Amino acid sequence: MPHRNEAGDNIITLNNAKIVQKNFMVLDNVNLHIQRGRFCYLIGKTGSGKSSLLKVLYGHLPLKNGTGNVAGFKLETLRAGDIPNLRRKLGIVFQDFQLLTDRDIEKNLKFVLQATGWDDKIKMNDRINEVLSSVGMKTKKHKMPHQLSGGEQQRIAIARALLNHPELILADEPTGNLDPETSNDIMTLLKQVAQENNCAVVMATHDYHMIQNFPGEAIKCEDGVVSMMDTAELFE
Ligand SMILES: Nc1ncnc2c1ncn2[C@@H]1O[C@H](COP(=O)(O)OP(=O)(O)OP(=O)(O)O)[C@@H](O)[C@H]1O
Repeated sequence: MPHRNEAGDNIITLNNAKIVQKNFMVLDNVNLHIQRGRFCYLIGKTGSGKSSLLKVLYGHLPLKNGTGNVAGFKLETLRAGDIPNLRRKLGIVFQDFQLLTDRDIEKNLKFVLQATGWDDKIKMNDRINEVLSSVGMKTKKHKMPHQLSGGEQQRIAIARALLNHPELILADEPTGNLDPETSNDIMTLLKQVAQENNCAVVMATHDYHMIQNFPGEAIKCEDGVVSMMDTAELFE
């Protein structure tokens, strides 16, 4: 059940959280408060815990110790049956796009809508057209994923993330497979759609060029500890 009042204006709250992979402690005593509508990077060296932190936020890893709240869902009491409801409030974007390769773009998007409870064909069609327009991909509706470039596939993945009007987009290295120019396009798009949809974004990245082009605030994972910083500090 959502517990929005306890979370207040925050889309993400973690208090004294422990993030564990198998029996290995990845991050300890995590305290994190991200306000609704904010754009925030997630940075740190390889293996520092960025993906693990994102996995806790989307309910793929359980929260060990402490308390947490994402989009109104309490993480410490999250049950398997709550996870689809939490995911409906989230858009998740991965480095490798994760489109279904055996069907066209329209069917990829329809698959997600049907899996999340939509059944009205006209409404589904309208929503698919809306999200494809918002990422500039309406003309690609009947293409197969392999007929699209990496940047175009990531645009489709962002459109897919928007389908259920998410309050938060979690993006794990969304530009990791793209060239610098395409990365900038994707970043511009992500910021634009987040603003248009009043949606917060947490984006894990290693790409310091992009951070320099689009400065902002960052969650930093280092030596098992999480802290907030301004990305300007990276370039002092
Ligand atoms: N499934 C797993 N089982 C056991 N340990 C894991 C598992 N996944 C990750 N780890 C360990 O947890 C730590 C954090 O990994 P994680 O993938 O969260 O780091 P990351 O910061 O996202 O790294 P990268 O930038 O390389 O993606 C690493 O030491 C990793 O070896």
